[in-house]
Amino acid sequence: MVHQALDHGDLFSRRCILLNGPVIVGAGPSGLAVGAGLRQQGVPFVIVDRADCIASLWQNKTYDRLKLHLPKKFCQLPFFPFPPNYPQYPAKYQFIDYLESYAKKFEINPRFNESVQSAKYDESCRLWRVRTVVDDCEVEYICRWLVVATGENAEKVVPEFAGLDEFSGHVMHACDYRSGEGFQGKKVLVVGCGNSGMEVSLDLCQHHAFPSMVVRSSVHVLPRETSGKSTFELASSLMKWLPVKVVDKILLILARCTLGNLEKYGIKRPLTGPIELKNSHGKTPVLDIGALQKIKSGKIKIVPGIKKFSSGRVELVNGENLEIDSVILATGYCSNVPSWLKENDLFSVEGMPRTPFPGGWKGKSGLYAVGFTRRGLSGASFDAIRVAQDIAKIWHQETNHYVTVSCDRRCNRTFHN
Ligand SMILES: Cc1cc2nc3c(=O)[nH]c(=O)nc-3n(C[C@H](O)[C@H](O)[C@H](O)COP(=O)(O)OP(=O)(O)OC[C@H]3O[C@@H](n4cnc5c(N)ncnc54)[C@H](O)[C@@H]3O)c2cc1C
Ligand SMILES: NC(=O)C1=CN([C@@H]2O[C@H](COP(=O)(O)OP(=O)(O)OC[C@H]3O[C@@H](n4cnc5c(N)ncnc54)[C@H](OP(=O)(O)O)[C@@H]3O)[C@@H](O)[C@H]2O)C=CC1
Ligand SMILES: O=C(O)C(=O)Cc1c[nH]c2ccccc12
Repeated sequence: MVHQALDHGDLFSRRCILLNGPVIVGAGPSGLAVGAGLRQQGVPFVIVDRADCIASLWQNKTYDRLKLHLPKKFCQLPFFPFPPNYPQYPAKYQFIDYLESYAKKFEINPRFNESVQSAKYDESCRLWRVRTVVDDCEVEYICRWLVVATGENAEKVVPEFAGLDEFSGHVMHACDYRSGEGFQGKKVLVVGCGNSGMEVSLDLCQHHAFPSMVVRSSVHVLPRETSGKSTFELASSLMKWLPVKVVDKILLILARCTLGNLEKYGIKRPLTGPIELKNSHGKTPVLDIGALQKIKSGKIKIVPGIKKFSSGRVELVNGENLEIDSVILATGYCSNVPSWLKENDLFSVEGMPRTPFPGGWKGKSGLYAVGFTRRGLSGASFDAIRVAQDIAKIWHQETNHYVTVSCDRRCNRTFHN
């Protein structure tokens, strides 16, 4: 049940909404999965998203050729499998279609274009105050539970580079790259060699551009599959029986046998193994879908770190100068939680849970985190099931005693002092 009061007196109207259920921030896969769990258990909720659609990371910030790089069984959300005719690695549009059906099936209707500005626990009334802005209107939700589902990839990382202001060509982040169309014949510097850098470079090759990819430190490259079997699936099976260090050793032997020694192409491996590094630092190994072959054939040139840019060129740390037309920053993403959540118990200053997986999903005072496990969509589903169950349990215990209070400007003042 929702009680709300509208104030038309100010330049910006202000609404105060008291909820008999949680606010979920973010309508990506994590927020939708929590919504589904709550819907099944009859708990009312509100989902807000700053974007104008569900799964905005997938709809608005990814390139056309993107496919899920883990097999579909690791990427489906709880209670609703992918359609049986989906391929092993669904394309982005198929994943988006699936998420749209998911939202429809569980009657999830997020409030779009509504960005959360701040969320703070009010000790005096023991409720969360979640402030959002939608159009010219400020809204304050007052609720018992707050679910953070804004993702590990909420904001693009744009590092500073000396001289980049003087660079005359086009500079974009990988989140704004759609395809290599328009880059034909161009010399493009791709900064970063994670999955984005690799796949953007591959796409540029396929559109007859000339990419150089910056590898400033090291990266694990694994085959996406060996003998028709997914490397990720193999790793997941082995993890049930063996310690992570042993699984990593097996993966590295496998990678060496199938891909060869990559050092001669300028690609060093980190000292820590691929799964251990993913779990501890969130650094995802590259699951190769063809970039490596282009690297081996010289179509993608590997270059070391950047020293500085100047008009039409880049100087690298080894002193080499490259003429370039464009720069694509495949430099990754980060959480935005610290910018709006006034809390420092569950989340670190980097906006990730302080407690490692499988902890980290539950904080104090009705605060929850979903989708910050560094384990992709399967980690998000794991969290979502727990969070929905936990909230539903308390909601059902307490809801009979819940006293709904009519909320207006007076209640605003009462809560604020
Ligand atoms: C290019 C790319 C490919 C990937 N491929 C895979 C894959 O194949 N398999 C896999 O398991 N994982 C993959 N991932 C990891 C990815 O994090 C998950 O797929 C998934 O999108 C995580 O879902 P989420 O809901 O936690 O976060 P997101 O999908 O990022 O959704 C978060 C939502 O929160 C909203 N939001 C953020 N801040 C605010 C705010 N202040 N107020 C209101 N709304 C806000 C955003 O608009 C967004 O819609 C990929 C990531 C990227 C970047
Ligand atoms: N098909 C799929 O499913 C895809 C999945 N993804 C996922 O999206 C997430 C984000 O991936 P991605 O966008 O590749 O980001 P990542 O964080 O994985 O990689 C960022 C890259 O940028 C480099 N970098 C950062 N700053 C600088 C700098 N100043 N100079 C030079 N290099 C720099 C990093 O190098 P260093 O390591 O030295 O810091 C690293 O190589 C990952 O989880 C990934 O798996 C992405 C694309 C496709
Ligand atoms: O693509 C991503 O960002 C993911 O998080 C998926 C993922 C989770 N665990 C992994 C281990 C190896 C490669 C990808 C992943």
